[in-house]
Amino acid sequence: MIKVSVVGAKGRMGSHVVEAVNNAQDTELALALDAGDDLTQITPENTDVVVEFTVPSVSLNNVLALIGQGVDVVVGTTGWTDEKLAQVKEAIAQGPKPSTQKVFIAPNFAISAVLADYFATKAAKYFESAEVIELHHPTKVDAPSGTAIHTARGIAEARKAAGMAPVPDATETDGGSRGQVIDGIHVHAVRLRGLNAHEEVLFGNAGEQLTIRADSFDRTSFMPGVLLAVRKLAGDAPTGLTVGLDQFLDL
Ligand SMILES: NC(=O)C1=CN([C@@H]2O[C@H](COP(=O)(O)OP(=O)(O)OC[C@H]3O[C@@H](n4cnc5c(N)ncnc54)[C@H](O)[C@@H]3O)[C@@H](O)[C@H]2O)C=CC1
Ligand SMILES: O=C(O)C1=N[C@H](C(=O)O)C[C@H](O)C1
Repeated sequence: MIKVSVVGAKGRMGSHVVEAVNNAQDTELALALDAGDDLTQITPENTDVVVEFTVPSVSLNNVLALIGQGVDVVVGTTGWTDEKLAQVKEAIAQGPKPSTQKVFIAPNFAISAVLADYFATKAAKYFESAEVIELHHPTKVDAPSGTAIHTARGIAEARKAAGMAPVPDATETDGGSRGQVIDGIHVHAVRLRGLNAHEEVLFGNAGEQLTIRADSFDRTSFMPGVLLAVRKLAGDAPTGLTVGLDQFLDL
């Protein structure tokens, strides 16, 4: 049995993870902690893998603390910048088990979103224009979504590798309507009661459009991906920091 502790266990995602861990045949719940609880309760003796779903403002500190305690971590919380990822790598190098430590961070655990992201990177070099629209529940604290940032960066990288010019855009005045620009790609965020987690990637050429859309209607959609990551970390996942569920899929 893989012993799993959950940090952020009372949250929307954390509570689903607790249920998924309790229901899977090969995992058992060790500790379920939330804000105010002492993370030092989590040790390599009681926990094989920690799953962390909290808030962007605290996740880095939690992950650094857990690395210091010598436990492997699956992170679903958003807000990861290159600087924060560098801090995680440094903490692994300076931590108690630099050669065996595993940390996995995924902006999205839903197969539909991971595939949409992947297909977008493949389509990117064939289209002059590209924009990303993400749509979420109005209780989400961050915008744009971690997934949309990841998608935009992937498209930008593919365009750069293909030597493409910037996306065409004659906008001269913008009061914010054109969204946030991430590596040259415009990203728009919608917050609407009734929605859960959705993303559309729009690609355009003269006379044609490709739309790639992923919809997570329910948080159960994230659980197979979370359990896959837990099993990979308890098994043959590479040591060090790995980012993105695509790394564990045969894409
Ligand atoms: N990677 C993925 O597939 C997904 C990622 N997310 C991300 O996961 C994060 C959490 O989302 P939700 O569960 O909807 O948020 P939420 O607000 O429902 O839950 C966050 C939980 O973290 C707890 N928390 C806050 N500070 C803490 C601390 N210092 N230590 C321990 N627990 C603490 C809160 O009390 C709360 O229970 C967000 O960043 C969200 O964007 C959400 C859905 C899917
Ligand atoms: O807060 C959410 O709900 C979600 N957050 C993640 C993100 O910001 O990309 C993943 C998914 O979109 C749901």
